[in-house]
Amino acid sequence: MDLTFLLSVVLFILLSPLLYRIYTVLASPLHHIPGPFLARFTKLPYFLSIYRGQAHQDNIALHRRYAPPGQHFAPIVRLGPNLYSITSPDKAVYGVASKFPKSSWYEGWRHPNPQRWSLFPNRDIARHAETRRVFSSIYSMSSLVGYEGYVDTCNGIFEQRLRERARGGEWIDMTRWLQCYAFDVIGEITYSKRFGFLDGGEDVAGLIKALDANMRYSTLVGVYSWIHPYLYRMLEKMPNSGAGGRTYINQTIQRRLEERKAERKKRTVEGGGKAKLSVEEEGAPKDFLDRMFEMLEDGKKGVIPYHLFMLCMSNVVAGSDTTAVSLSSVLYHLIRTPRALEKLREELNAAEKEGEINGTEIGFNASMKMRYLQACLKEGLRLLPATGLPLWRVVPQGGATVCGQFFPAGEVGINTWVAHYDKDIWGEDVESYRPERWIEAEDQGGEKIKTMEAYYMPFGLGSRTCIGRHISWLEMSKVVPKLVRTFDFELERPDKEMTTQNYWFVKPVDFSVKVKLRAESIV
Ligand code: HEM
Repeated sequence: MDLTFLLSVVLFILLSPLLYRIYTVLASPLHHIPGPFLARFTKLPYFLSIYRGQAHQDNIALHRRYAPPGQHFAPIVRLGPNLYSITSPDKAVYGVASKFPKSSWYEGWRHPNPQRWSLFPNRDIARHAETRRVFSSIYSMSSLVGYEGYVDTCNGIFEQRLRERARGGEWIDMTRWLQCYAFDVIGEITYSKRFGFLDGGEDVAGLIKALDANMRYSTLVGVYSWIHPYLYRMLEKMPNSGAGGRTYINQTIQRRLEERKAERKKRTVEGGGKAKLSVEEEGAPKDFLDRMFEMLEDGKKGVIPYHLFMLCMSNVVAGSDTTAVSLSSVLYHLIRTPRALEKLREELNAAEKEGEINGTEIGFNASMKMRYLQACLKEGLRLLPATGLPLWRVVPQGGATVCGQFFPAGEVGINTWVAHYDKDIWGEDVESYRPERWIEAEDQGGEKIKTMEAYYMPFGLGSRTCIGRHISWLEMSKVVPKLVRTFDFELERPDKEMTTQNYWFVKPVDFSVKVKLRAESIV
């Protein structure tokens, strides 16, 4: 056989995967969707953007770069061969009856053992709905009344620690303190026991470090999720790795759970076999685990022991950093916007005159009635939403129309940062902290507020919306008034925008302040 012919055949065979890739790109009915050239062939640019911790900013920049003339954002951009970032929270994708399951990116968030599933990364629509239905009551607004005392306990300790820092006059990392606060509140609500972070503002036993490592691992490995089961098994015994971090968190949660089981058993013995009544008889409030134990012992609700571990774990992993990030944003923006801070203090002073606030303590019900406070919180979570990647969902079999475009297959997702920075929705002052925008739109009524609410998604959307959102709102509504009434804050770098790093949770990295006691708080 002619050597040239033979070489041509070998070359063709070697190059055929690439040629096939080029063919599929050109023949794709979605080839007109804009995006970086490389993203047509590989997810690598997306992976690198996540790796750099700036995927939220990159995502916004792409929608701006490919915007059609006269528009601020391109409605759809490509982040990978089958990954499409959208700007509109389409009901088909995110509505309560959505048929779009979560994508394989979420695999990185679960243990490779299928028995050890959890709510957040659950990709099975039916199983997720069933589990969520069983437990929604313990996260509901009506359960919050029972959790308020736990928040008060931590608020008192937090205030004390900040008073000490005010006396010392040093610069403190406010995000770290808010993290300590949020972890301890979740510990109190879940097990009636703080983790102890607020004792000295330190990462007791390295739990935050382990969680950070796990966040980074899960966020990145999810992009190439097929590798996760192999990589996880290799890394899980290495203490400083992301998988090792997860193992460590699992063990900490398990230990806490065992302690509580032993306590409950003791109470049952002391109460002559009536554990269910013992907590209430002693007049103590019911924490999250008490409620879970009752459901387990009830036997009728399909609750199994694994559920207790799974939800305790979810509370700590999903409920601490997210609240800390959100609190950081609210406080940072209030400090940078003295007019808003002043207005908030005026509202709080007025509430005190009406007897709604006792010193610096504010009841949750009263706080929910304060329009300006609520607007300050909402605006803080708009400008710095705690999660910073598209909420990826898989186009169901047979394809579907999303944002006016038919997708035969692939994955679509909206990034909360993209939704919150769309000038067409929020106006030219999209980047300003302006709590008034919420009050004005509410008073105006009609389409404006409906559109704002539809695009406001710090807690996600539809059936997969955050189950713990009321708990975090309880914390924020109570601690923000306390902080701004007790302290003044000075930013270390007032002329510099706060920077953030995004490994799914978008964390501020340089929120350094000095706290000072306000004149009326010096006691
Ligand atoms: C300000 C604080 C919080 C923010 C910004 C936040 C944000 C979110 C977001 C965006 C999602 C949906 C993610 C997706 O669709 O992929 C979510 C889900 C979830 N969050 Fe939160 N969260 C917060 C607080 C909490 C708290 C306090 C808890 C628990 C006590 C919690 C537990 C969960 C769980 C278990 C899920 C999964 C729900 C499901 O798939 O059914 N979160 N959160």
